Amino acid sequence: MELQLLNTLRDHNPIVFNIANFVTVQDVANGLNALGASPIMSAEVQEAETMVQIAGAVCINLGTLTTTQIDQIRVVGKLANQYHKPVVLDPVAVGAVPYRKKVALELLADFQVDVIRGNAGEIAALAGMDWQAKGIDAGSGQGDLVEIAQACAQQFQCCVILSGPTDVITDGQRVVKVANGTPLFQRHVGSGDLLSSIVAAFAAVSPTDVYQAAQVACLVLAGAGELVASQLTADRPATFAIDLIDRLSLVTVPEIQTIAQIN
Ligand SMILES: Nc1ncnc2c1ncn2[C@@H]1O[C@H](COP(=O)(O)OP(=O)(O)OP(=O)(O)O)[C@@H](O)[C@H]1O
Ligand SMILES: Cc1ncsc1CCO
Ligand SMILES: [Mg+2]
Repeated sequence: MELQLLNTLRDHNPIVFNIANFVTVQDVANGLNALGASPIMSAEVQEAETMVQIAGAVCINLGTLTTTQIDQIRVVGKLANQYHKPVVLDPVAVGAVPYRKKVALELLADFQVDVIRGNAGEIAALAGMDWQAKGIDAGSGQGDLVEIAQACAQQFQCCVILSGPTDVITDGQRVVKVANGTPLFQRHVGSGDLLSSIVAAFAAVSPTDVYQAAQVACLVLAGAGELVASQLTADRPATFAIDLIDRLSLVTVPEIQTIAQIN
C-alpha cells in the first residue's frame, strides 16, 4: 500500500469540497484540516462550478438531505465528472430509509461516483442485498461482507468501502481488508462521515488510482484511532474524538506502518 500518499497529501494540501450533513460538519472540517487537507463546505448551487473547479475532489454526504440539496448534488456530481474530479458518496442511512435509497439510486444513475463509502447496512441496501440496517448504524445481517461490497462496486462501476470493525475495500474484483481501528469509533457520531471525506482528500492526490487512495484513507484513519485508543484508560468517546483530531495531525507514516493490519 502506498502509505507515502499521507506525505503527498500534506505537501499538496488539497481542497476537498464537501456537501456535508449538519450533524457532523465541523468534525469533518476539523478532521480534514488536521490531516493536512483544506476543507470547504458549500450548500449553494450558484457557486457549484467554482467549487468543483477549485477542489481536488468532492465528497457528497446524504446525511441530512433536502430537496434543494438533492438538486445541488445533481449539478455538482455532473460538474465533477465534467472536470474529472474524483467523487466520493456517503449514502447515510439508505439501509433504513427507503426514500434515501431511492434518492441515492437516482443520483448514482445521474453521474459517476468514484468511491461509495458506507457501513454494511448502507452498502447492502445499494447492492439490493438482504440486511437489517438500524438508522445511521450498520445493523445486522448474515451476508458475506466481501461479496456485498463487490456486488455494490460491480453494480455502480466504482470502488466501494464497506466500513466497520474491518474495512473492506474493493474495486469489484480486487479486495483489501484493513483490520485496524477501535470500537470507540462507533461511540462517536460521524466517524464514517470523516472517513468518507478523508477518502476524498486522498483521492485528490491520487486521482488516477482511487482504489489506492481508498485503502490509504482507511488505514490512516483506523490506525490513528487505534493509536488514540491505546492511550485511553477508560471508555471516553468525547476524549477520543478530540484526541483523534490531534492524532490525525501528528501521525507519521512509520507509526501507521508499525501497526498496519492489512490483508
Ligand atoms: N468495532 C470497530 N472496531 C474498529 N474500528 C471500527 C469499528 N467500528 C467502526 N470502526 C471504524 O470507524 C470508522 C467509521 O466506520 P463506520 O462503519 O462506523 O461508519 P458509519 O456507520 O458511517 O459511522 P457514522 O454514521 O457515525 O458516520 C471506520 O474507520 C471503521 O474502520
Ligand atoms: C445522526 C445523523 N443523522 C443524520 S446524519 C447523522 C450523522 C451521521 O452520519
Ligand atoms: Mg455513516
